Amino acid sequence: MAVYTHLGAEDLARLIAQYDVGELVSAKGIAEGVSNSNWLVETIGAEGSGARFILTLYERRIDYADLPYFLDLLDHLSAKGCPVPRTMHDRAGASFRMVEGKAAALIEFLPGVSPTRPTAAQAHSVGAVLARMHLAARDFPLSRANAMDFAASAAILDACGADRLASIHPDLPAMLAHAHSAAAIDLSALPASQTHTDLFPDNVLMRGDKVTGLIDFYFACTGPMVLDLAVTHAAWCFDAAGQYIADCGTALVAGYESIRSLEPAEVALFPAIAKGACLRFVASRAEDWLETPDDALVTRKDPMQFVERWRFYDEAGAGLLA
Ligand SMILES: Nc1ncnc2c1ncn2[C@@H]1O[C@H](COP(=O)(O)OP(=O)(O)OP(=O)(O)O)[C@@H](O)[C@H]1O
Ligand SMILES: N[C@@H](CCO)C(=O)O
Repeated sequence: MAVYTHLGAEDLARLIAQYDVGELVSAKGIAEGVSNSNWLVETIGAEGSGARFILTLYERRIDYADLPYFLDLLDHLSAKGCPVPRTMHDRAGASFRMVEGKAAALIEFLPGVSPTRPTAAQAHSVGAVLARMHLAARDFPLSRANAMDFAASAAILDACGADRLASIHPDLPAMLAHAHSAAAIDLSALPASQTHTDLFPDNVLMRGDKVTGLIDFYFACTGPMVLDLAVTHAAWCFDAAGQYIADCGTALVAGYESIRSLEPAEVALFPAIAKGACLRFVASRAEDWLETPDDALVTRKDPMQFVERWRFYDEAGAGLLA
């Protein structure tokens, strides 16, 4: 379920008429995603050519003051040839409009499907596209702080509290101290750019081994590029049983370094940053777990999955990128 707001046919047609994208033909609610309401919109131009778009109504967790950063970043990256969707601007030039009291954006539809069991070749392509994105974003004029940085993860876990964490799993409270250790890592000297920070396979569209789209930039922020690589590594390189897939990990980093070489400081800090990245998902998943009622329609994501990945990086240490 990811259509929280009902928009009638007339509302949709009125909205689409504000853009120079032709006439509304159909709008179908998209089931995937949990944060926002999304529709696949089809239009037809005066000359009979069809076009497809994603209409997103921002429902929660997004501060509207951040929308210019997210949407302008898509346009910046797309203009530089990165596979990200462009934002359609309305006839007045605005990248988002208010509908039913909520912000709405019309975004280019990109082809492709998200891999469920990524291969090494796909991981290589994603690594290369991530590095291209980092280089293309370095002259982006806006910036945004990471609201889910390591200090925020520690604060979220603190707010959950050891007892409630233990109610999810007895091994979770031990992660509190590790989150505070991660928060103490100094990332300030690492090379920075605009980063995605949530590049899970479900946020990448692919055709075979080719990346056709990076989507869902709503955690994007200014920060260390190696953190983005570490998040992607933790999200892509483990199988359903939690086993590390070494050839995916090697391919992801090799793909990244085919475009941008990691600096020695980034290599040295990679295992510690990967552990911090795991704790970011432990924290958000634990918080969601405690806040989501047992009978909710939304499937809760298991924080322990990222505790197990944290343990992998802890054991692998410096050997991982050697
Ligand atoms: N630009 C796009 N082109 C094609 N399909 C897209 C595009 N953007 C989103 N989608 C489709 O819509 C689905 C939901 O999008 P998205 O993941 O951004 O939703 P969300 O509710 O914001 O996400 P989440 O719950 O992951 O935070 C995606 O899984 C994908 O199938
Ligand atoms: N991709 C995240 C959800 C968004 O933060 C997760 O799998 O926990």
